[in-house]
Amino acid sequence: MNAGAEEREFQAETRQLLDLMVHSVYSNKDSFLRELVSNASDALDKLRLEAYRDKDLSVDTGDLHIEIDISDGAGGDDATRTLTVRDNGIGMSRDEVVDLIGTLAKSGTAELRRKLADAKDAASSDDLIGQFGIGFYSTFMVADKVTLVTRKAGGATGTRWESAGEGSYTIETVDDAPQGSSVILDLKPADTEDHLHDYASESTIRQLIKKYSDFISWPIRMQIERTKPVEDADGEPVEGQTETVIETETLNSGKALWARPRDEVSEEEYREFYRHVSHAWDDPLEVITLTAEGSFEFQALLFIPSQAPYDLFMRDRAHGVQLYVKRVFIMDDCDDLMPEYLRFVKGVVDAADLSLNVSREILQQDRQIRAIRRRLTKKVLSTIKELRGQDPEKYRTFWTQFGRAVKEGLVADPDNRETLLSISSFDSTHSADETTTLEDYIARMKVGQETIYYLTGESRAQVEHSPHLEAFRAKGYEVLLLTDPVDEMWTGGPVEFEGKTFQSIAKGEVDLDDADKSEDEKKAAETEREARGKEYADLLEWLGGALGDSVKEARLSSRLTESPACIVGDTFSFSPQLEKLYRASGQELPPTKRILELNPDHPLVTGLRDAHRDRPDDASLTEAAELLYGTALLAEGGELADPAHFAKLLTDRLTRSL
Ligand SMILES: Nc1ncnc2c1ncn2[C@@H]1O[C@H](COP(=O)(O)OP(=O)(O)OP(=O)(O)O)[C@@H](O)[C@H]1O
Repeated sequence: MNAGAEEREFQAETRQLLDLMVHSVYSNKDSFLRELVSNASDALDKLRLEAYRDKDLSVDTGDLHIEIDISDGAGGDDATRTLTVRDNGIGMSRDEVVDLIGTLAKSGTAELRRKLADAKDAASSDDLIGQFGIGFYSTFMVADKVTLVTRKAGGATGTRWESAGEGSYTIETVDDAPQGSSVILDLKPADTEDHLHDYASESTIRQLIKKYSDFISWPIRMQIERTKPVEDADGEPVEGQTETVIETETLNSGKALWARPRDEVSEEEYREFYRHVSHAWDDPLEVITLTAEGSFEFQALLFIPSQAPYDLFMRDRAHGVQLYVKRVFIMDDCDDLMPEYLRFVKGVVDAADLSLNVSREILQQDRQIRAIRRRLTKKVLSTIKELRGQDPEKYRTFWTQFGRAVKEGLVADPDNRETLLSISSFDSTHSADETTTLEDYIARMKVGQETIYYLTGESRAQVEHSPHLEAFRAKGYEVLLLTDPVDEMWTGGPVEFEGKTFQSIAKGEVDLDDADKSEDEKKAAETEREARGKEYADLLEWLGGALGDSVKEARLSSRLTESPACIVGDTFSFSPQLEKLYRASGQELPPTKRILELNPDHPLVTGLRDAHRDRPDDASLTEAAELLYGTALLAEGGELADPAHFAKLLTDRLTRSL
C-alpha cells in the first residue's frame, strides 16, 4: 500500500448491505449499469453547472461524456474480465469518497436498517433491493471487486477506493487520476441461471444502455472493434482482405424524453427515466406530460410512483422534481415546483425562460415558477381524478400509498380544496374494508340528509365503537371515519363539498329524528322533547354544576341508543385530538369544556334522575355523576384527567355492590 493508504472497516449496516448485495438473488442484476451511468450523468450535470457558476474553476468542460470499457479477459486464463464506467464530471474528494461511498450515506435510515435486520434470508433481498434502490453498492451484485478512482474538479490529487464487498475497503491518495470518476468492476463469472449476464460482452452492454440509459443527455461512448474490408487507394474494397479497426461509438440517442411526443416514447423508456430521476427501483404508477406555450414556456415530464418512499413523512427527504433550463440541468429536488403535499411526484421540468444562474432563493420569489407550479398542481390533481374514474385499481394503489400526504393539501391549498376532496377517499361505516369517495357518499345519502357526517379519532377500531355513532348506525346514516392526524386539521373549520357541509357527529346538536319526518310528526316529536326536557331539567342543571370543572353543561341526547352518556363539542370547538396535537407541538391552549349528553332511555340515567329527585343531597350521587362522565370519556377513547381517582370511585362502588 502507498503512503497515505488506509484500510477502513465498513459500518455494521453497510457491511450488512454489502453482504446482501454480494449474495443477492435479485433478478435484475443488470440494474447496476443504470446506477453507474446515472451517477456519471449526475456528475457531468454538476460539473457543467459548477463551471458555469464558478468561472475560476479550472476544468475542461469541452468534451463531457461517459465512457464504457470492457475487457473480456482474453489475455489469458487468469486475466480478469472487467467493466469500467468512466466520466469526466465533478469527481469526489477523498473525504467525499469516505462519506458518500464508504458509509451507508442517505440510505442509512432507520427504516432500511430495520428491514436489513429482518432480511435474514436471501429471498427477502429481492424485495429490499427493489424497494430501496441501492445505488453504487448494487455493483457488488455483479463484481468480486470494485475500484473507484476519482479526482474532484479543481483538485490536485485523486483518490483510489477499492473493496471486495466484505468487511473493509482501502482508500489512498493518487497523483495521476484524471478529472472525474472511473468505476472498475472485476466481474463475477457470467451465470445466466443466477441472472448474471456477460457484462464484458459488447452486445450485452449495447443492449443494456439502449434499454436503461438511452435518454441520458451525455454521450455514452464505447470503443468498438470491427472487422472491415481493406480499402484500396480509391476507397474500393480489396477482395478477400479484411482488417480489424477500433471505432468510438456513441451508444445512446441522448434525446431528452420530455421533449419527445408521448406516443413516440415507450412505457419502458419512461420507466427507466423515472428510475433515473427518482433514484427509485419501482415502476411509475402514472406518467404525466405537459407542454406549456405562451408567456411561460415549459415542458414537464412527471411521474407518480407506485410505492411511497420510506421517507415520505420525514423532514430531510430528497429527490423531488428536477429543474432544467433549456435542457441544462439546474437543480435536484426543486421544492418550489410542487406543493409540499405532492412531494412524492418525481420528474423533470424544463423551463425556457429562466436564467441558468437561477438560485433557490430567486426561485422562491419568481412569478414564472409560481405560475408553473400552479399549472403542474392542477395537472397532477386532474390526472389523479381521471385515474379515479378510469382505473379504480390504480387509484386505490395511489390512495393507499399517498393519500395521507395528499390530504395535507386540504389544509395547505384552499384554492384546490374542492378538487382535493373529489380525489380523496375515506374510511366509512358503509364498508369495513373499502374506502369511499365523497361522490359515492353523497349518492348514498338518505332522503332529507343535508350534511356529510364524520367522526375523527385515533384509529378505526376506536371511532367505530364510539357512543357518538350509535343513533347514526341504528338509523342507517353513513359516517366517515377520519383517523389521520391531518383529518383533525382540515375538518377544524367549515368544509363543503358540492354544496354539502361537513358535520362532526361529536360536535354540535344533531337531530336525526327530524330528517325524514312530516310536519305533523315533527310537531309531535317536539312536544315529546319538551316534556322530557321538563322531566330531566333538575337533573341536568345539577349535573352541569356537579361536573362544572369538566363540562360546560349537561343536556339530553338524540345520538345515543345503547350508552348512557357521551361528550360532545360545540360546532367549531377543538376536538380533544386536535387539542392534543396542538399541545404536542408546544402550543398553549386553554382546556376546551365540552357538553355531557345523556341518553334519557338508559336505566342508569333514569335511575340517576329518580335518585336525584328523591335524595337531592346524597353525596354519593356526585360520585355517580363523576363515574358517568368518566365512562363516557373512556368510551370515546379519551383520557381521564385523574385516572387514579376514577379507579378508586369504581373500586369502592364495586366493593359495595358485592
Ligand atoms: N461518478 C460519480 N461522480 C461523482 N460522484 C459520484 C459518482 N458516483 C457516486 N457519486 C456520489 O456518491 C453518492 C452515492 O451514490 P449512490 O449511487 O450510492 O447513491 P445515490 O445515487 O445518491 O442515490 P441512490 O442510492 O438512490 O442511487 C452520490 O450521491 C454522489 O454524490
